[in-house]
Amino acid sequence: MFASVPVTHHANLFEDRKELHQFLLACKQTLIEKGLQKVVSISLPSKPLDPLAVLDRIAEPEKLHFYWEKANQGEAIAAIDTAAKFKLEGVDRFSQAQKFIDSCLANTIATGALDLPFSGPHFFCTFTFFDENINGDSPFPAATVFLPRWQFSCQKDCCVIVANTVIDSNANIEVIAENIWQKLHQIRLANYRNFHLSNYKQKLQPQDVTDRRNFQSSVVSALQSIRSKHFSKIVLAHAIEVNSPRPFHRVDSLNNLRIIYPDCYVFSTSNGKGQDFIGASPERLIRIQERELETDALAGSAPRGKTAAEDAYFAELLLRSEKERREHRVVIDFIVDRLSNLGLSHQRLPIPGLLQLSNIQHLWTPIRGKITGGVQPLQILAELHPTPAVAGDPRDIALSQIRRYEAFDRSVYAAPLGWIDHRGNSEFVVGIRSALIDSDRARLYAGAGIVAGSDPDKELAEIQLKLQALLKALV
Ligand SMILES: C=C(O[C@@H]1C=C(C(=O)O)C=C[C@H]1O)C(=O)O
Repeated sequence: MFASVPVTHHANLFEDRKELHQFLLACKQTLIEKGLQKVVSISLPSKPLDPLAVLDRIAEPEKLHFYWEKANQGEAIAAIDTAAKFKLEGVDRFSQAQKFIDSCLANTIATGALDLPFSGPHFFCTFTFFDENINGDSPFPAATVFLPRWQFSCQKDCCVIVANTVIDSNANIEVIAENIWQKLHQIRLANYRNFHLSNYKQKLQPQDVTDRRNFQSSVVSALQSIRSKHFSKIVLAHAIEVNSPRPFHRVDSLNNLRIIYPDCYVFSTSNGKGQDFIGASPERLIRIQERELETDALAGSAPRGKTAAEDAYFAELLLRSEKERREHRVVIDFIVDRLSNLGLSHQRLPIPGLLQLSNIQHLWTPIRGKITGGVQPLQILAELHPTPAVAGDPRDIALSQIRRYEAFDRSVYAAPLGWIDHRGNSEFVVGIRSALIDSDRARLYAGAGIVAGSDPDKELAEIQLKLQALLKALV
């Protein structure tokens, strides 16, 4: 499936300065002979480290980073600075991004401990919701893919450092080897921080980006279109903004998110211009591990109860609700249909289960399949995004109506973000329960699925609940 990456074995490259230097020199020599440019990717096991602490110490605002953590699986990755990057505006972005990854891998020499979790070259990807930024006001391009200069990961107790560097016949190996060495030294001194849950002393005062009555009247208007069979489902979003007396602290906010939502994917991605998109998403778009594909239908929501009895009551109502089940069903049918388009077979349980988060619960149907016929991760993403969990049905009509109803740009909200490795393993989530942070300003987004039977007040209440998820973690 993937262009095979040449692999060599060197155990001590991060332990022995001389060996690192010799290895890079040998790489350069082969390149001079062949007149090429190559990425050299070195993976080695590390002492226990906290990737969030490393992000805190070494990420710089004007450089790209990507952070990813699933606390209940003991998994975290921090990707910092770029060895190679690709940005694209406009349509065709998924296939162009996949081409970039394939050609980069075809020019990569991978070495070191390549059999550990998260070892070897990984590409980190951030897409916007729409493939075209019509108003030109999105802080992120339609597609950003990068191979980081540094990658720090842990899966349970197994921690790995990956250093990626570009070498060509003009490369100054002395300087490259010295830089890698210095950075490793810096990280060894700063791989841990005593984090604690922090909260905002002053209560943040959110402002609606657009009047919330607009949201309710959009729901009423959408319900009319649903009645006249123009479409059957649309997901409408609302955004709020908060100003803080001091710049928001990205890493402390992420630490809060990983503590409060251990069963969500906590993420942060930067645009390299000082703006970050952070969140704690419950919605997995794809996971591919050794050609096994998992995707989730997640739609239909209810609050959590304050007592066990109230919680069970809300769960029961959600599971039995014909309207919520219909809203959920649209997502399943869409995903199944799209997987079939790619020739991928699938399995799923006949009735939805529940995904219970700390403040909200959702109807949830995991769908599994097998990757066959050379289908690549971004091909699957191109088929699936956006699902009716964040757009609607039929998709094209829902998308044009979202543009009409929502007076703000979704940018990266509700769009795919995740990673792809050199073996074709991959994981992407949908960027919901999220906020765009720009120094002391944060814009938070949340949406709700509208189908026949939706009540504008209840949909607004659901959105407020979803917005709270992030608001309470921001510091
Ligand atoms: C669109 C969002 O969430 C989506 C909408 C849901 C719903 O309407 O029930 C549930 C989960 C998500 O698929 C969001 O959180 O912003």
